[in-house]
Amino acid sequence: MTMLKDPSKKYRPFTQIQIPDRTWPDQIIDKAPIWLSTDLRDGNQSLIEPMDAEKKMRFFKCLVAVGLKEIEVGFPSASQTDFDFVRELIEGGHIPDDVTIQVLTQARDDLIERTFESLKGAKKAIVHYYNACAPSFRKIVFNQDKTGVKAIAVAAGSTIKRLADAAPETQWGFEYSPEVFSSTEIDFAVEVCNAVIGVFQPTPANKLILNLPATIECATPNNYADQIEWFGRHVDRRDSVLISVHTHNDRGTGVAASELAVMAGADRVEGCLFGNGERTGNVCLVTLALNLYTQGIDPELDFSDIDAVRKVVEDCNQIPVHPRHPYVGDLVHTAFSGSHQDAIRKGFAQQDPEAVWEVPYLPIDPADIGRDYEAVIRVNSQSGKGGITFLLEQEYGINLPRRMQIEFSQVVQRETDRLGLEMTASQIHQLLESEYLKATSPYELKGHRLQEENGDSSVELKVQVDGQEQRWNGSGKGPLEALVSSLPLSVEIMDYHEHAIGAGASAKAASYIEIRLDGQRPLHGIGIDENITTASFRALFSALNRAVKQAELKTEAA
Ligand SMILES: CC(=O)SCCNC(=O)CCNC(=O)[C@H](O)C(C)(C)COP(=O)(O)OP(=O)(O)OC[C@H]1O[C@@H](n2cnc3c(N)ncnc32)[C@H](O)[C@@H]1OP(=O)(O)O
Ligand SMILES: CC(C)C(=O)C(=O)O
Ligand SMILES: [Mg+2]
Repeated sequence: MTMLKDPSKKYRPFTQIQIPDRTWPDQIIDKAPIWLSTDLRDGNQSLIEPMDAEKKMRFFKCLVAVGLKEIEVGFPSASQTDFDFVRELIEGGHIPDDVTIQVLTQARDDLIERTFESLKGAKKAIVHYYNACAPSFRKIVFNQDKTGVKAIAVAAGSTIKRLADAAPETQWGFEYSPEVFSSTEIDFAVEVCNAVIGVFQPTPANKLILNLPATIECATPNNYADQIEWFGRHVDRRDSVLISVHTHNDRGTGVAASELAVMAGADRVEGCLFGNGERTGNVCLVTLALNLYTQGIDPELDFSDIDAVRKVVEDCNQIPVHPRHPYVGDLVHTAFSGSHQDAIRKGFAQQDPEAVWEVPYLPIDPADIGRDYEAVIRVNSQSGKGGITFLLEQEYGINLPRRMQIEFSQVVQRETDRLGLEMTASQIHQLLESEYLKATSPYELKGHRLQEENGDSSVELKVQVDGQEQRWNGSGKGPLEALVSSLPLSVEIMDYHEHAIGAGASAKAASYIEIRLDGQRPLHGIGIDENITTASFRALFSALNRAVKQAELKTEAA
């Protein structure tokens, strides 16, 4: 094979249709479309190992629980597994009255007959048939001209109509797909569909579904929307037809294509949960539904326990959901980066549970889809004080004062840089302990006696210094001043905060002190204790020991 000089010349651009008075860009989606899940058909046909009967049933029940009312359950003429599954659904009474099953067949009489056999006794069913209409498929697959390809659609439609008329105990619905619609000349697609309408004679009360697939996504989504709007304007008996869209994701814009198509007049959307399907997948129904939800529109599908749905889908498809998949991925509600964490923490603090959701960087409240807030903030070397503060608040009830947040975040930053790894809330807490709460050298406070009289305090401290116990005494206006006066070093208190951790009998006090030792850079200390005075004394010793260590390091470095 000789290589082209410019390999991109191997491909041709998509031909746009002319529709200068298009109206879809101004439309707003204000209600859910009719949804059809094709997980058990288009999804299933793309799996390395198609589902067995048990998996199909588990998936079917999950789809029913989510609220799908139309479910394509298989291609019964393709395999015994699919045929038997349809029989089991019908004979086992597994189809709720408000759910309609749909099955797919090629436009071939033998396959259509087998399809009808599989549906015997169904209360309701949609028979979906297809044949490709695009130029390359006419030439390559069918070796037929337009007339020939249209005749395939009409002949198969007639067979379907005849077999349905012969089984009036079932309430039939019909769906026709001009496969590869988006690559088909638009006037020819309409011509074929109008011929199919001629066969089924739909009415407003008994509509025909015309499903217009982007079988292989081939252009930007605005082109698909143009095609859908054009089709809706030119198809016969628009009031007796449901326009359905079925997008694949070859260019990565399946969701956008479906949404713009609904703006352009589509009534119905076919897709798969979490975007399984041929090649890059069918459009993801979960994303579409939750996109509506986050616009304040009821999607009429229930993803309030999204992880339970995901588990069923992953087990049945044997394909993991990507950690960045919209709404459901493991990482999609997680912020690692500092400025995001800061905004999220402030957002949570200000969010009123009854008000419109406004937490920055979180397009959905994770709780609405059954997620907790645990994973919302995770800390690594990209994180700042906001995230660290959030985790200590959420997990340990520790509210670091602002200047201390800045100081401690530098400690955490050094550690995450050193490790090159994420730090959990527990690891951050351990670091806080080792850096502040266990800063007991060279001066370890072993006990104190405090006396207070008319606003004057005097204190006697038992302090261990280099293994030797010493007694220090001091007095002043209040316990802290008394303590400072007892110290053998010159210490200035810059800032002080305290708060309770927990409530009731088990509540503790947390104290934070910022000191300056002998004119050095100020440093913080923390003390936690049942007794508020003890907590503040511990905080001062924590700060003092850290400051002494800092001074030693400075001297060594000099
Ligand atoms: C875009 C989509 O997802 S379409 C759905 C695709 N899904 C599947 O194919 C899964 C199930 N399919 C199968 O198991 C098999 O293809 C079967 C059982 C349906 C048919 O198998 P086979 O009879 O062996 O035929 P095969 O699959 O090779 O199809 C090729 C023949 O069908 C014809 N054909 C293909 N699609 C269609 C169609 N929609 N309508 C009519 N004829 C068609 C081809 O022109 C070809 O005919 P030829 O043999 O005269 O050249
Ligand atoms: C059978 C049709 C609807 C299909 O799956 C497609 O064209 O992608
Ligand atoms: Mg498909």
